Amino acid sequence: MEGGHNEVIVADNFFTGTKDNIRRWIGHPNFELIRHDVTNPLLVEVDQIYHLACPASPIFYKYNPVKTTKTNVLGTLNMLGLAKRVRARFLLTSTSEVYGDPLEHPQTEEYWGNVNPIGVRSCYDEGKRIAETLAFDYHRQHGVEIRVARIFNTYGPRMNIDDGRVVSNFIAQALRGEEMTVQVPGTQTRSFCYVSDMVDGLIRLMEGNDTGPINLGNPGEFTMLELAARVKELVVPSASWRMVDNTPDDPRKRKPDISKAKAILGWEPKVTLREGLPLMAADFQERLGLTDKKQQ
Ligand SMILES: O=c1ccn([C@@H]2O[C@H](COP(=O)(O)OP(=O)(O)O[C@H]3OC[C@@H](O)[C@H](O)[C@H]3O)[C@@H](O)[C@H]2O)c(=O)[nH]1
Repeated sequence: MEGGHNEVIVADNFFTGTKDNIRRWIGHPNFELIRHDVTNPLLVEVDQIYHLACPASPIFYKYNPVKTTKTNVLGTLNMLGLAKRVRARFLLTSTSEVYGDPLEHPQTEEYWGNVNPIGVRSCYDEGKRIAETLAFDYHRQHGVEIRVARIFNTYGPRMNIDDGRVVSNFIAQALRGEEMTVQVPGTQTRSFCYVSDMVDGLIRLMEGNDTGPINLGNPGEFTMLELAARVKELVVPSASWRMVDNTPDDPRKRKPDISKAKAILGWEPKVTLREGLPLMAADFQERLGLTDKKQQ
């Protein structure tokens, strides 16, 4: 298998993912797919666990917040229990959302965050915060080898077209000839990381010697109005946008300090937003069965 691993087992309940994304591996002798929900225990023999389970789009994680918390608490307990039992190395994909609506900018790993514990995003923010706590307690109490990544907004081909996050929304809307929905005020910022850079960062973290937490994100920072303008410029020149209501507790700015990732992992994102948007748009266009709007 790619990445030097002899065998890969994927466990997914397909709440937000789809079998189609892993179609090319189904039937490969070193690949196994299990339909499994991490809130239930899983017994397998493995050396490494990439614990990625949990819806990451605000729309999906707010859809069933109690289940989101269960996934982060019970799911992480189950995976850490497995790591302890079989002495596997455990990597948690935590999130920039642990910084909440940050009062420090850019965010370093030392910043403790500004999170609303009772808001509509708390199932995810606080869920990931307790997942980090569990990882570090299993490390201190039971000697489990852990790695914690704090992932910033990530996008790329094969993303669910109706994921609900901003990059996929804007590209899908522009391609469908709909107005892009810029949530007010539009001046809020995010830093968007291309998927292949993220995967590279996660593998380096897993294979390296540092527990983390380590920020993985692209430090290029954009307002949502700038993002809409980029999609118009690079994907569908005739596209337009309208301002719509926002949701509660939307963080006003976000940008990772990646000096730790650079120093410890030798990692730095390579793909700029200007390069990444057209790559994602090409994939969406194909999957939506649309002709190239630029040619029209
Ligand atoms: O249609 C939309 C959707 C979103 N937005 C705005 O775009 C910004 C980004 O929102 P997204 O829904 O993409 O997701 P967020 O960046 O808020 O959260 C994400 O951040 C870090 C990851 O760990 C998670 O995947 C996810 O929670 C927000 O300010 C939101 O108001 C729009 O303007 N229009």
